[in-house]
Amino acid sequence: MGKTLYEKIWDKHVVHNNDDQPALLYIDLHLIHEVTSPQAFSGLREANRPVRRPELTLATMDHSIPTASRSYPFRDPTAQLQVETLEKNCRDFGVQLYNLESDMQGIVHVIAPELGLTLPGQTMVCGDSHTSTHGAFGALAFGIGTSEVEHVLATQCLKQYPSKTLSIMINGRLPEAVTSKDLILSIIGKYGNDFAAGHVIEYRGEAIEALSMEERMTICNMSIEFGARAGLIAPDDVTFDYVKNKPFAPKGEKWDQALSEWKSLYSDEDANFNISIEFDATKVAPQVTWGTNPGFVGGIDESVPNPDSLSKENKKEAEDALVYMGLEPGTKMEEIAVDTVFIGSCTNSRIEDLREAAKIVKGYKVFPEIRALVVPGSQQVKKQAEQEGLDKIFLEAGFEWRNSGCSMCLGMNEDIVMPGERCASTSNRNFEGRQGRNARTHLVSPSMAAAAAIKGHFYDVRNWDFKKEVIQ
Ligand SMILES: CC(C)[C@H](C(=O)O)[C@@H](O)C(=O)O
Ligand code: SF4
Repeated sequence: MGKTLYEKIWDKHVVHNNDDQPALLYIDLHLIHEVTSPQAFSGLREANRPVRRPELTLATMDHSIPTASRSYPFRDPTAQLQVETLEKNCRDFGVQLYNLESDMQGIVHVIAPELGLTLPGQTMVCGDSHTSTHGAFGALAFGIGTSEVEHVLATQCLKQYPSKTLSIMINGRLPEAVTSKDLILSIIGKYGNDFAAGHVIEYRGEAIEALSMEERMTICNMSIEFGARAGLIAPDDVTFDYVKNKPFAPKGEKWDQALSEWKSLYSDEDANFNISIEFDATKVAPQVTWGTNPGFVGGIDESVPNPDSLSKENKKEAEDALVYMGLEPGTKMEEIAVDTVFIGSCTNSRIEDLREAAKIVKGYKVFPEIRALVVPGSQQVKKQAEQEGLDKIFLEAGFEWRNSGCSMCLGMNEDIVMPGERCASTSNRNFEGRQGRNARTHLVSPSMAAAAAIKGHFYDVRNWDFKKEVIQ
């Protein structure tokens, strides 16, 4: 019988198979950041162990750093301590760190692909759930806990049970102005936010093949919000073109060799998945979440649902969600006004995301009183955007233009949403308090977030007037 893409990568990386015990899996690339690494390094110190393969380990700082001024000391002493600790650990253990002085710094899941470190067929881990992002390249990439971070630092291996597999065949193409963010949100909306628990997803079909790498990363990123362990997309010419000539990608003969290996990375026709589902891309509308999990989502042309219309298991949670969100059933999505707009995070802060948002914003002004932030995913993205003049479009409209970091995606740094405020956010999580205490998060695509910043409320980007001149 044939193998799935997941099984092919798994089999190539198993160092040791133990009956009834987790297998030992070799890890090709270990990414680390300031939040989940300190205890892991302390463990190594106590046991007097070195990092086994420092050259396969890469660190960046992203979660707790400020994105406005980067000068030390930070206002938040805990953030300052985390960053100093990472600096020391990387120095002591010989690990490459992209710190705030480096123009390679950025959100961990944005920098590895842009540097050409994320490669098809690899195993990758990070003490961070959204490591699934890298699955867009056909890499088996998933988040691990801090004790596992220590294990990988010490051995370059990880104990793992194999996961079940879930194939999502996405037929047809996405309509004009509808993005891959809308696609993944509507899939989660249809099946529920824990449907994929325990599974590694493979996204396939015409809609996926038509997506750019940036768009594919958005989908794999949110596999976690669907409950999955990881998400995968088989590499193809789009992938190879993206990787080629990236700084750390294989070059010359090594490239040719890698390419011929990568071309075997797909699920065989007769491979068996534990679950297979199909999804129609042609009917997807721009999405807005209205609740406190990503599955509580609907089209911009819909209204906030009545919890009574939902399944029994969702009813209570939806009722609570509407109280927290300050929303009434029946309110049209387009009537929901926002206070804050955040364009950023490892879901949607890459150059294409910023281009999409800038297209909407061009020639307009941010609606009065709205606080709107654009936070590029990396300093490289920032530089590229500035070369293209996107920063000017945002700044002239009244957006803040920041340095890279996780920023308002999570309430762990200076960029937080105020209590009771409503935020249109391009990030991936909307649970209670995610962006700050009592903050209300609505997950949307970059163009939808940009449109909300201009209009002051959610607005259907399919009807956007791109030509209109500046609104006073
Ligand atoms: C801080 C980190 C452990 C966390 C994660 O693993 O996802 C963060 O990145 C998040 O998005 O909530
Ligand atoms: S941007 Fe958000 S989701 Fe991504 S790693 Fe940072 S905190 Fe986690």
